[in-house]
Amino acid sequence: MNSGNRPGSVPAIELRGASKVFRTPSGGVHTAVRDLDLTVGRGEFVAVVGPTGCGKSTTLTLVSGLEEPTEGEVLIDGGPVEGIRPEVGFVFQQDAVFPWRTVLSNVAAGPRFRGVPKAEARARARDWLGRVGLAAFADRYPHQLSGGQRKRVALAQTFVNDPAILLMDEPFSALDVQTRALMSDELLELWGGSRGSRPGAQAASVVFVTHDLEEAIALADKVVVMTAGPATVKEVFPIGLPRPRKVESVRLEPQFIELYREIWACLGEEVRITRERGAARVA
Ligand SMILES: Nc1ncnc2c1ncn2[C@@H]1O[C@H](COP(=O)(O)OP(=O)(O)OP(=O)(O)O)[C@@H](O)[C@H]1O
Repeated sequence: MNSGNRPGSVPAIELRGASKVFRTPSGGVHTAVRDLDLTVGRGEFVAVVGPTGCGKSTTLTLVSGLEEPTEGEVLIDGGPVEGIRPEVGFVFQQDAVFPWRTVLSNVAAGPRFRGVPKAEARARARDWLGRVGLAAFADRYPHQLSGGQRKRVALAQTFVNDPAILLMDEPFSALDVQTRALMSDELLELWGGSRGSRPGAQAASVVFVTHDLEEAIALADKVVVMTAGPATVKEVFPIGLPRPRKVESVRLEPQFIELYREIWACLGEEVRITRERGAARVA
């Protein structure tokens, strides 16, 4: 699946020495991300883990084009990111649905905004609703769905636009444990089949932010561990587990357990630093 970074090939996403400094309401400055180097190969699935508040979402915001780096470079396909690009898809923790529209209309909305004629947009939406197991729910409204079903709508809404790049910020964290495992499997299947109609078709290049190290290892080709804030890359762990994977069985494999132990040793230290800082602030 993953072509990684073949010599001479341009990575899908690259951050070079990227820093982001925010002005705070009290007139001070806050460095959320500092001197960050990160490469995502074409068709590669990268999971980013780090302590709470370290700057993971800010990193995604830089890649999305919603924010510009204060220093350094953020490149997509070798060119600087300037604003939001149509080939980038997002899935967040919160649902991004129009509550007054049916499920079908919600999924068709992306292609419609991109100028696809109505009949074709609806046909594509039906196809993706079928792939996420919601064909029978096309005429429902979002409030008539369960949390897991709404998340499937979010995936259909994203994949229907055939994204070359997929940015996911804790997309499954609001779900119960079992639904979460199911959704991870479904995501891997959709991603594997997401080659769409793009030229040189390949699976989407994914950056997946999560607090859950098991989820990160089960899904990704590589896991990036961030430091306590301001975020920079502490270490990158390649995940050589064979694909296709099923999250509930892969996590029982000895190789998985060894990776978990190794990555947790690296991440746990940053979590401890973050906790101690919090305690020092309270004291
Ligand atoms: N627009 C902003 N203005 C000022 N500070 C900000 C802004 N956005 C984020 N920050 C700060 O930057 C730091 C990093 O935030 P960010 O949301 O990127 O962390 P995170 O790692 O995604 O957190 P979590 O794991 O809790 O979701 C935090 O201290 C946050 O308060």
